[in-house]
Amino acid sequence: MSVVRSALGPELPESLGIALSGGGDSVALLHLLQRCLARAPVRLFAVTVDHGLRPEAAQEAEEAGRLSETLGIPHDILRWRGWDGQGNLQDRARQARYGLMTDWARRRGVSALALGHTADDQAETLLMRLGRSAGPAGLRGMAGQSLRDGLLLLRPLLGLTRADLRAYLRRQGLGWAEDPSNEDEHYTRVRARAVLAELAPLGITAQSLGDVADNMARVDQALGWAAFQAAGELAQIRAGAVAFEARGFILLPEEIARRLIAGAIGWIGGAGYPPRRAPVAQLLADLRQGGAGALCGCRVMIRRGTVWVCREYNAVRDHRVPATGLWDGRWHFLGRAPEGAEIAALGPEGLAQCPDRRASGLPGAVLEGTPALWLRGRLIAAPLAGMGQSGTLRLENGAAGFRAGLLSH
Ligand SMILES: Nc1ncnc2c1ncn2[C@@H]1O[C@H](COP(=O)(O)OP(=O)(O)OP(=O)(O)O)[C@@H](O)[C@H]1O
Repeated sequence: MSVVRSALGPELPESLGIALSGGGDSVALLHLLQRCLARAPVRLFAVTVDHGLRPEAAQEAEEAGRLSETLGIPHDILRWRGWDGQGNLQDRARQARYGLMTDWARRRGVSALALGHTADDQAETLLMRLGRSAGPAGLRGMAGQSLRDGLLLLRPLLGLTRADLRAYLRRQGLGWAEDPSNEDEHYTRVRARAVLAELAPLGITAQSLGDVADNMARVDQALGWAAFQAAGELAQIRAGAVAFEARGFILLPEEIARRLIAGAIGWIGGAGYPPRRAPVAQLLADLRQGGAGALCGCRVMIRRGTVWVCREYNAVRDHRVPATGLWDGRWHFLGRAPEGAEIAALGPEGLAQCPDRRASGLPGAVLEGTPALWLRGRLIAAPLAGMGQSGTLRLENGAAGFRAGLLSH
């Protein structure tokens, strides 16, 4: 029990949600949390998502509810009926589950949600990621604590194996539901489980892979910190683009340079997750030979002693919003705009109408992907290119946002 309590950290939330699938791991989680928080000022709430994918699912959700209520923990069932046969079922069900549970947490006033992932889940995750040639960020595995859409996710069982939990449940005389998909060899996770059992003679176990994940988490955090420091020394935010001083940038260790480029692309493109490792490494290799490239709607290039990562004009060419709107998810126009004016990319056509643009010191390729004010197809202001007096452009989440995104959590 002390493993579970210490995994929750020193500060407990006032209200804690428990994601209860009805399977052995989360039933043990419910029971363990109820016992170790019995005297703590924490209100517990449990939730089960019925995906409607198996005939027994509704009944299992009801049973999970009964168990929860015998322990005095209020329980809700959320139903998902969104499966339309498109895409990967496991993935779609998982996304839907997190979405439903996040909305539920908001309604219930729950700020943290405990999940029943175990040391075995962590080990299987690592094995699967080895198959995808992961680096330290992938091999750090699932975090004990992470934020997702404003909800704190806690995984207090990562230090315990499935076998530990089954033994605990038997000692307590508790029953649980077995999900038949846990035996279905179609799923990579199920195959990873079988392979893990075979690796034991080499000393590769849930425990050793869990230690690897912890080591990698520390490495990843240190690399994130180094990238954060390097950005402080070499990066400037200019017209919403990231400009790195090229001489210093070229001398950086490759992994730090890769993180800076990936971080800049993630920040400018607003995807919410970083681009994949291999294409960024390729881009970097091209850059080192004086080349340029584009990835995830961003351009990367060297111009007169500066490495630029900026919005690619083609990615925003057709994007337009009213002058009062948010352009490209991050730009506001501040000032007077005539009725019917719109924000759209400056583009080559607009740039040709900005005679003073050289004073900005910004390359044309950077300016083309920046916002400007248009009225019925006519350029009326391009503040970043020194054209027009009617207002300024404000970037949401400026330099601090870019640098903070480089730190690994
Ligand atoms: N239907 C569900 N209702 C509520 N919680 C669930 C449900 N399914 C899974 N969970 C929660 O998620 C934990 C992990 O479950 P599982 O390993 O099946 O997830 P997964 O499909 O691998 O996805 P992920 O690991 O990304 O959450 C469970 O222990 C439980 O806390």
